[in-house]
Amino acid sequence: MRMVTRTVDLRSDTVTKPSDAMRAAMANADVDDDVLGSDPTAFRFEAEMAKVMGKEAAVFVPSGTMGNLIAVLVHCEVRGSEVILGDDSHIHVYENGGISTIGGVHPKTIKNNPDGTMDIDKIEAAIRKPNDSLYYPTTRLICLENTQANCGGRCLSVEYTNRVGDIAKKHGLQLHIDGARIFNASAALGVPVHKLVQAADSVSVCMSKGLGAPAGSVLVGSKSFITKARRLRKTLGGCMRQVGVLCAAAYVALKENVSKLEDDHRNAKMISDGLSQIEQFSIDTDSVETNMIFFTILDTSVLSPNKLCEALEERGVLLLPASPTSVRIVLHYQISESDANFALTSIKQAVQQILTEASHQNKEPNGEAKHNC
Ligand SMILES: Cc1ncc(COP(=O)(O)O)c(C=O)c1O
Ligand SMILES: C[C@@H](O)[C@H](N)C(=O)O
Repeated sequence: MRMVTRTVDLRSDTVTKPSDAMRAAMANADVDDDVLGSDPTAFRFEAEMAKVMGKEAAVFVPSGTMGNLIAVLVHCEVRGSEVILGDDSHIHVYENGGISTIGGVHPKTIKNNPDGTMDIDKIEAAIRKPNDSLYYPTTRLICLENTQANCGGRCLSVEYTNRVGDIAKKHGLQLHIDGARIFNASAALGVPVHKLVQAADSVSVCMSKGLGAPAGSVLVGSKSFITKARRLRKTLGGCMRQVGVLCAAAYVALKENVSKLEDDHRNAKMISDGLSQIEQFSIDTDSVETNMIFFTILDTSVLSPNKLCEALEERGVLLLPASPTSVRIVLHYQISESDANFALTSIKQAVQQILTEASHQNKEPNGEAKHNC
């Protein structure tokens, strides 16, 4: 068993620890009961986020999952509603089916393309109207995800988003964006976040991912939307009393970490270029646009995602399998360039270790190749 003297955690951008500045802000936050009235720090942070995102109002929520759930439930408040969303979207795959189990909303999935988009003609063809057959639910919402995590942190362009927004308007639908990593998309595309989400009626923004806050997300939208969202947040148990403690950290994250996202993207590119040199892996380096990398282990290899992740954990590098044949790497601002280089070197060493062990297992004690009779 190796002595681990250094840990590089690439499991997700949700693993960051609060910075000293965040901890100081939390300790000194001006707080009050946000249920009985308004926590002053939450009030200030929500106003700032609404301004940054170009929307009328904002509400702080405990998680991105709750932000998405509230958005869908507000937009689809009529029974028999249907939402069009990606078959590989976080809302559909990783949120326990909450829109259905809690909100009674029916999901209509459209296949996510490798670039994170859904074909616009397929979106339009999937829309079901109130006067359609009695058999059908009624479409009331389209959900996009930017960046699209399971497609590799791919960015949706402002042009694509606006085209989907036009379709929504044409058919009297609302548009929600799961913007867990919208700031990553903004940094990668060089487009201000308010422009990226201009067509959206609501956006859920994670402060706890690449921006590095310890917890929380922000839902932004119109004043009437946020009024309904606040009430649903209470219904779901998401109201928090002196929530300014969390908003203070999120405020520091907003002010200090947006500019660091490009470093994460650069580190991701560097690692993906290095992985492309490893013959047991298959990776599309052009698809690495932000802080996420997915690579496939060739089925001809003796390697497996679990074996590789276990060997790397012994070296202090933490990754997560993404599927039975692929592995995911996520960069964040607490991974330095040196950490990224250490991780890449460790991956190469772990691959070599597994290959060497496999070849020894296939050899007789005298070094002759074993014959599987
Ligand atoms: C794209 C995306 N949306 C939403 C979420 C949910 O955020 P949370 O973990 O805060 O519930 C995540 C990850 O957690 C995510 O990757
Ligand atoms: C798994 C998912 O919920 C989380 N947002 C992540 O990307 O790590």
